[in-house]
Amino acid sequence: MSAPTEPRLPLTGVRVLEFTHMVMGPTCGMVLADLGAEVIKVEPPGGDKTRDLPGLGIGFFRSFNRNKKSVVIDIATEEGRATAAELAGTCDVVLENFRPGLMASFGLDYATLSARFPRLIYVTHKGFMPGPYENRLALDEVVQMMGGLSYMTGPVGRPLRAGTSVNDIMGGMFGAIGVLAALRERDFTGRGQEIQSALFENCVFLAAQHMQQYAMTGEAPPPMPSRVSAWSVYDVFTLAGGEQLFIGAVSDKQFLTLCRVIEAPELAADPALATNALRVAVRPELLHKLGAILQHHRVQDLAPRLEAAGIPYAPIVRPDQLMDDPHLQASGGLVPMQTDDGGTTDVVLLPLRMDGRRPGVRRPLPRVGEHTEEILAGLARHVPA
Ligand SMILES: CC(C)(COP(=O)(O)OP(=O)(O)OC[C@H]1O[C@@H](n2cnc3c(N)ncnc32)[C@H](O)[C@@H]1OP(=O)(O)O)[C@@H](O)C(=O)NCCC(=O)NCCSC(=O)C(=O)O
Repeated sequence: MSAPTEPRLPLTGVRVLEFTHMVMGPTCGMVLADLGAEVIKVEPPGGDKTRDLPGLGIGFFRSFNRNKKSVVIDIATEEGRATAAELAGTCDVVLENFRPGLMASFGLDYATLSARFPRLIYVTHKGFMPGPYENRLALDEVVQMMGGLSYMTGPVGRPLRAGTSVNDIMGGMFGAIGVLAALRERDFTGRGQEIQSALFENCVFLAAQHMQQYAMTGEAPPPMPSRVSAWSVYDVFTLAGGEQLFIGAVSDKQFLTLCRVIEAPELAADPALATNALRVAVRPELLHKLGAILQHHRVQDLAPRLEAAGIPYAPIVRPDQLMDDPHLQASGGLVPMQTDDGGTTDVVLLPLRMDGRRPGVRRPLPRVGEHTEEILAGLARHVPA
């Protein structure tokens, strides 16, 4: 709960029970927790396996489970399932992201719980929404391949996944958006509802602009890097010493400004480059000319001049470098959190400011079952005699 001196958070008083692992379900719970909900994560005896993932998964638990409480309930037993169902009855929202059918086999699905607790809002996070693929298991990578994204990320012949689990994270966000809408709706109807969020549908939503491009032109959009950008200058250039810089000059004014900054008056004066449409038509030649000029500029000199002139630009930054990013440090987006082993780590907050404040970290990352006693003792008060 918030310390008494902190302002009230928007979801204070909303109680959430989550049966989740990996990324998608936990993200949904964390968004709600950060916004003030009391989020109770149900873990199996021994804890969520996500706590011990190696490699790329090592940061999952810490990244997506802050501000939650942890209870251990073994839902593989009848007694555990009965306790979990009673606990659900004390909550406004239940979240889950296990394989299709698992929660129904435990009698912890929406149909079963809503018959007892009609005000319950219940979010399922799956690979696919109802339809021909609904029983398939899915990982983020699976739907990036099936959902048009890996093809577009290219290059030709070598589909690549995006650098993070975009569909998992977006799936959790859309789950949370569904919860907010359903809470509002419940104020009027008195009833909860089932929210279904799915990886594949998320990915297709991300690919929608490319599908629309096809619908309007009749041509299949080619993958990066050969795809024709909407803008003529929108690329990564190699500067002096091999350093790379992204430069995007999307308006005619920005193109002329860029020509001035890099001292290329002949490009600014060329009538064949006078509009974005003309420049896009000769993009490869234009990029070649710009590249030949830019290779003589140094990033450290050019970047401040681009900034002063109002040209969007970006160095290519690695995640480890972000830990020291001065903007991130100063804007309060990276804050310390006490970890479940008693240490401290810096975590990234929700990309959201509300009334000038970033929803922050209010409690240490929970140890496995840290709140079992507290929560189940509270449950006894709720269970009718
Ligand atoms: C991701 C999965 C394919 C992972 O499969 P699995 O690891 O085999 O998990 P499953 O969901 O099949 O099963 C979970 C098991 O945990 C057990 N379980 C879970 N909670 C409990 C508790 N509290 N008590 C006892 N047992 C428990 C449950 O009974 C199951 O046991 P058994 O029955 O004995 O097995 C699937 O969970 C899934 O389809 N989820 C929905 C889509 C999703 O979230 N995908 C994103 C994944 S992450 C990702 O994409 C990425 O990182 O990239």
